[in-house]
Amino acid sequence: MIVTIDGVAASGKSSVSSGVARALGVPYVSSGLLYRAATLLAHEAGLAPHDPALLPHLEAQPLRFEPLAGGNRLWLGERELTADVQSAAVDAGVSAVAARPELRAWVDRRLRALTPPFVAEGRDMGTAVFPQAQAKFYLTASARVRAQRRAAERPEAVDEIEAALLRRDEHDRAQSVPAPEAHVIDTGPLTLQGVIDTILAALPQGAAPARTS
Ligand SMILES: Nc1ncnc2c1ncn2[C@@H]1O[C@H](COP(=O)(O)OP(=O)(O)OP(=O)(O)O)[C@@H](O)[C@H]1O
Ligand SMILES: Nc1ccn([C@@H]2O[C@H](COP(=O)(O)O)[C@@H](O)[C@H]2O)c(=O)n1
Repeated sequence: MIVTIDGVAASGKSSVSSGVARALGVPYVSSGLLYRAATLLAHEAGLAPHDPALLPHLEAQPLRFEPLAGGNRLWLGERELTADVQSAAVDAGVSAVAARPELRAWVDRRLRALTPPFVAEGRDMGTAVFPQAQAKFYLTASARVRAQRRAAERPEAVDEIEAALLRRDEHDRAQSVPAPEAHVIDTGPLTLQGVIDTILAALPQGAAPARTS
């Protein structure tokens, strides 16, 4: 079973996917983390996203991706990259990396090599990468709400975060479209648990955990 949870930046994809995955007892897979890893490694090597040397550079790296229900972790050999890829600098550069077809193919190959069941989150999980998924969701919320939530976990001011989110939404627009059959959920008026419960209630028979009441 594959469940896809796509959506705009900071709409709650990782937190919601983790909650749904834990309820189902399966891992969740953050595709954005792989784009973030490519961005960090490109910056550290001084390579622009369009540099033909970038793909061979990425393929030569000992990058390890650990998709678990409680959180996804990234390693470069013994060095953990998980926190390093969640920076404003990576946020600002990641869309240019994600716009390169050869780098999208690099991410997609790694994702399709994973063995289901899992919950996959990102922008194009339900459309391009796992069109065969049994259930598809797409999360939205206003830029203001998303910026306020993010401000609770980052040092930047809300206005600055909101402007950066809007820029990233615009750059990611091409690959961030809900599948026609996706359930679109506005997370603005919902708590995190409310979004998780909405998704669990919409899963097809057999995919959802047994209800106790
Ligand atoms: N429905 C909700 N109610 C309140 N807070 C929420 C809700 N959904 C997510 N959050 C909070 O919003 C913040 C952003 O969520 P999260 O990191 O899961 O989003 P994301 O879509 O994965 O972000 P990104 O696109 O940057 O990877 C987190 O602090 C999370 O706890
Ligand atoms: N399926 C995806 C996932 C992500 N991206 C790009 O990566 C950036 C970071 O993703 P987060 O989920 O961590 O916000 C995102 O802004 C996209 O540029 C993508 O293209 N496709």
